[in-house]
Amino acid sequence: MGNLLVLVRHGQSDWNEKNLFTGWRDPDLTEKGIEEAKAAGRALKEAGYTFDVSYTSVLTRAQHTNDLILAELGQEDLPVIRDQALNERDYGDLSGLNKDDAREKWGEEQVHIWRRSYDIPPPGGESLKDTAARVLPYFEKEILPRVLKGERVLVAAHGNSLRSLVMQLDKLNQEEVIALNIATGAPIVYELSDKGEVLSKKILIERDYS
Ligand SMILES: O=C(O)[C@@H](CO)OP(=O)(O)O
Repeated sequence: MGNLLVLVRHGQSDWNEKNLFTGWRDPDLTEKGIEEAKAAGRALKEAGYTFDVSYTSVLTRAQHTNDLILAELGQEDLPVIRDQALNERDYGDLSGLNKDDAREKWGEEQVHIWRRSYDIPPPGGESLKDTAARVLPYFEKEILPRVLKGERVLVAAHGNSLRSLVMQLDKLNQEEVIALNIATGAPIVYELSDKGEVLSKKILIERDYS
């Protein structure tokens, strides 16, 4: 058994349900999102995982998801570290806009480029590359050393902050990352070698991306 790192995107948020660009805005989970987070906790429990520390962002939907997972695991007292470095990509001027309205205004292709390309930022916001430039140094300085010491680490964060991390762990290139989507409330379980290389990866709940 290698070193354990589990990544989970928050459950469905109110703005996911309303189909709005969210970024650094701070909606909470919907009822469905609460159920997804609890199901993620149950799946981890059934698979026999417990944790030594968890990391999350400063946004409510990720913290709430983290709390619900820890409650299912009976680990409410686990140390939780909250840091802005793990926040969702800043969607800039798109924040709060409806994604279908944006497609009508700027076209399907342009909106897809803003949402999934590596280095093209939405107006006034962060590209995935910009997001990676804060997520990866934080991961390497704060999170990975603990994983490599043998601590079992849970990270509850966001679609695009986790895309930047999975891109690095899975060694995806700039073309491959376009097709990478991370589903809500579906734990991604990594086993890492003592050098931080991925030994195995499994996703505990198969859910469609939304
Ligand atoms: O709105 C957002 O902040 C993100 C995640 O919900 O959206 P997208 O999947 O379009 O990057």
